[in-house]
Amino acid sequence: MGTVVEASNKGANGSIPQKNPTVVFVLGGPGSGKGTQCANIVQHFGYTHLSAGDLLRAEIKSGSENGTMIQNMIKEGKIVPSEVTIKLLQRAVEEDGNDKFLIDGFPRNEENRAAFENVTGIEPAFVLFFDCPEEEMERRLLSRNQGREDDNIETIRKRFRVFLESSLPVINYYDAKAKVCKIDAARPVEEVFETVKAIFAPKNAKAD
Ligand SMILES: Nc1ncnc2c1ncn2[C@@H]1O[C@H](COP(=O)(O)OP(=O)(O)OP(=O)(O)O)[C@@H](O)[C@H]1O
Ligand SMILES: Nc1ccn([C@H]2C[C@H](O)[C@@H](COP(=O)(O)O)O2)c(=O)n1
Ligand SMILES: [Mg+2]
Repeated sequence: MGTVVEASNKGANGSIPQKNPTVVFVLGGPGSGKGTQCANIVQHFGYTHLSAGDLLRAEIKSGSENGTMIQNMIKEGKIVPSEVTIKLLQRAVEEDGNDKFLIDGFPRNEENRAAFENVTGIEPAFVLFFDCPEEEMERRLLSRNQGREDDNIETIRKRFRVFLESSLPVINYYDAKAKVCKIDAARPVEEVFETVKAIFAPKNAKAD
């Protein structure tokens, strides 16, 4: 990504990272199915999946100096400062040889969006928005069983509020630029993926 590529020239695996990778932002409320659908897109269309939430959780586990701050913010359902998340995303892009990325759960607020654009100069090719009613998302999160500290009813309600107040405006921003593909995510996984496939297939030479 932009400046980082010039500074390091080579990715960690020895490949030369793309200066302008294709980026698709994957957005939607907590539990709308972003991660589930990204896994399918990776299989079918050869993207690399980068989940901002997963990168932040890995940072906590790594014992980094930001770990405690990140952990507290996630427990409260709050958004971690952009500078931290963008550094993690940049590093992940650099370390990967691919030229196309699904960035899941980012940008989560206006600060994320503007900072990413300023730092990387990258505009998303398009934005997937998994649209799902809160009751369904709540049901999914409460039965996810992955041991996530934020999958409890108190934090889930905070995450829903942050989504409505801070993340939806970002989706509206891209919608005004005609970049949003809105998908009804309240259907079975396979049905949702049929819609996703119809979006990616014409854009992607590797489609099957
Ligand atoms: N279409 C679907 N129908 C029913 N369950 C689903 C569907 N999609 C995902 N799930 C389940 O719902 C839970 C949440 O899905 P997933 O982790 O993909 O959501 P997410 O949008 O990435 O959530 P978060 O924002 O919390 O990371 C998982 O247990 C997943 O198996
Ligand atoms: N851009 C982001 C993405 C995620 N976070 C924090 C706050 C979220 O509640 C948490 C979990 O994210 P998820 O796995 O649900 O996408 O991670 C953030 O601060 N900034
Ligand atoms: Mg997820």
